[in-house]
Amino acid sequence: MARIFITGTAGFIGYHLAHLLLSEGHTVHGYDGMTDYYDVTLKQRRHAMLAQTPTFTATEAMLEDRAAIDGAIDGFEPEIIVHLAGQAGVRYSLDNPRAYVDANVVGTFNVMEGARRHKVQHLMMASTSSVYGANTDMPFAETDKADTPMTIYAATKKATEAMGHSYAHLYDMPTTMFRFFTVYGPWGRPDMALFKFVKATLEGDPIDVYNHGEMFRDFTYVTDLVRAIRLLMFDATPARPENGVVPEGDSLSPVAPFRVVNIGNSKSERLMDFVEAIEDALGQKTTRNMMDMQPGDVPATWANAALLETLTGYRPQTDMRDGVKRFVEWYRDYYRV
Ligand SMILES: Cc1cn([C@H]2C[C@H](O)[C@@H](COP(=O)(O)OP(=O)(O)O[C@H]3O[C@H](CO)[C@@H](O)[C@H](O)[C@H]3O)O2)c(=O)[nH]c1=O
Repeated sequence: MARIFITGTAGFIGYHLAHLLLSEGHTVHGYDGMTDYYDVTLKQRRHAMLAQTPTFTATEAMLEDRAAIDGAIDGFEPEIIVHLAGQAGVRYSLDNPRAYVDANVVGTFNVMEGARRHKVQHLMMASTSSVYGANTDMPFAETDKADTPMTIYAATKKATEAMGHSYAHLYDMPTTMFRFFTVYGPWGRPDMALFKFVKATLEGDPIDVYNHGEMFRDFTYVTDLVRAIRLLMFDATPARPENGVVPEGDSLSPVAPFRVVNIGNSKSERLMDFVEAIEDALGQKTTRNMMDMQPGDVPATWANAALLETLTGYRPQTDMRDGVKRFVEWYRDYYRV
């Protein structure tokens, strides 16, 4: 059993990952800033659920708070660090760019320093499919260039990939960075489309549909996603390649034990099919407010999941309609509606 330090445990993905690892008997220390970017009660409830397991402890502090993060990491002495906390959200970054630099750049640096001090077996950090930015070759592969971020959010995440690479190279620190693709499911984020659409429809409000519905997303069910992280954690620790020879299709660095891995469903769904799945799950029609494309948004995402499958023998597979149904069941139960 391992000692695993996870940032963002009161967040959507961090909660699910911690839950899975605790259920397997690992010891987890969670670290979360409990920011009010969205409803803090939801975050507190997630932490309260995790606290039911005695091998879970937590620190509530910001990533930029160097004394707090140093104290939490040094006190716990982790073998593995999974860094999921950060300022997420594509659209919020247009009005609040500084939050992204503080949490994602400075915060990630603080986590990397902790990983270096403790010589962790594996540092795993969250990036995003948003780093593919203006790329048009689909599906997106990790070996594609990703140099055209369209928001400061994507730019800060791309920066953390570069930062992670440098420490992996300098300190021989095995590092995996995930590029997540529109993760959804129970306990999901209230700023994301699924939560917003379900809430608005149940409250009799219209939903805002961007780009008149002409959008595509590779929606990834959260249980599949955390399973993929779990498999990468112990069975796919990157090692510096011998003589710098990298296998075909692998994103492994020629000079560092470092790779980026897409975690996506590998299916690009039409936004309007997603809306219809929500209507079917609710048994209710939406009222649609068709809007123009939003600044910084990407029209389509689609993950090439071949590397994930090669490394783990697994690829996400939950059908979007089933996943939406499970979210709606959770939402109705949680909010008693
Ligand atoms: C919030 C909202 C979204 N949309 C559209 C935009 C997208 O085509 C689709 C899904 O939007 P979202 O659920 O916000 O997800 P998306 O824009 O892909 O961004 C998510 O996925 C990204 C990639 O994993 C993450 O880096 C972001 O943190 C996360 O928010 O729905 C609407 O049409 N109306 C809305 O109100």
